[in-house]
Amino acid sequence: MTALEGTLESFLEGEGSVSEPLAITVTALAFVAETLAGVISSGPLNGRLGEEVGANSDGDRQKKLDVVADELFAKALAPTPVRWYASEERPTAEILNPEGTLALAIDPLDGSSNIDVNISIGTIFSVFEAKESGLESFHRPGREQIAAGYVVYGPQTVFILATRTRLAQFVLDRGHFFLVSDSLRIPDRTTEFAINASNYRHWPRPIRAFVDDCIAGDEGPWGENFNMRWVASLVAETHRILTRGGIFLYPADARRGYGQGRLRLVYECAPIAFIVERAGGKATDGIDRILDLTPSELHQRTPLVFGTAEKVSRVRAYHDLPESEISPLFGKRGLFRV
Ligand SMILES: O=P(O)(O)OC[C@H]1O[C@](O)(COP(=O)(O)O)[C@@H](O)[C@@H]1O
Ligand SMILES: [Mg+2]
Ligand SMILES: [Mg+2]
Repeated sequence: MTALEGTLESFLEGEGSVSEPLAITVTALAFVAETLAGVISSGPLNGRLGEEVGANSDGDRQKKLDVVADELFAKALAPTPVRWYASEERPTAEILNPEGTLALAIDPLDGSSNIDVNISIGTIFSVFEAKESGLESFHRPGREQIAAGYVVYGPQTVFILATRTRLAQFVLDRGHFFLVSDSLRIPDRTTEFAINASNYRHWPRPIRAFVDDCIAGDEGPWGENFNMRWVASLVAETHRILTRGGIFLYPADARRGYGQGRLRLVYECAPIAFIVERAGGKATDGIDRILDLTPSELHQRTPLVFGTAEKVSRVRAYHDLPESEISPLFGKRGLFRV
């Protein structure tokens, strides 16, 4: 046990921490997270969790665990103050508790391509005060969230909870989530980037130029060597960046259907941005702040760049460079050279 004492329950009860409706909701989310951690850890002993069982309204293939997780969350949240439930796995927002005061958007199972290969996967959630309709409740900028969080089902099951004033990390042990940190801060100086490099040829020029300069290391304009990671689970990348810094990019690209990248604004990018900003980092679509974007569709996608503030600002700077500076033939990034 670390010097920090207490469980998620005692954190939620702590004076002034979170409102009662939010505390009840987070307790239900944690209950399902614990159940899912058990299901996931027994892997094939629970049947083929990565088996394809259909497609969601957005055209993404659904795995068995995507559907199981969505159903467990919807069931556990039904008696809580959650009025509106919006899930990656459902076409529209649905009413759970008509008397409820909250609206919850969720990616029940993030990193689905990793289910069968025993690599970290997770859950991402976002909470707003409910409005009259599902549409009004979720079609609003992410800066209006009252809480957000994620779970990583990995070597440790980790629960991250961000409220307007706090950011806390809990680890599951013997049926309880124990507080292990309440001062997470993304390190300011880091040299690790994460991007799916197989899409290099499809990226816009500013993104290619940024990655070229990371790879050029101490021979490039920034004069610093970089390391690279790609887990293909947004939760795991977020947790690594929260712990040791770095930058994550899922840009728009030229493949069909990727004109706004791959990740969804409401239940992936906005909650991750809320958490990242709470930890002193930045999250943008490459140019603009994620938390200022207003979705016009529940399953809307957006490019996502987040992590150490200075590196995220650097990506923005590449978008402002003149064409001659980012040209693959002539660009020397003379404006940046140290
Ligand atoms: O396979 P790609 O294109 O690298 O995409 C990986 C990304 O897709 C995701 O798996 C999308 O999330 P879902 O698994 O919830 O659909 C992210 O977790 C991850 O960052
Ligand atoms: Mg996801
Ligand atoms: Mg998912």
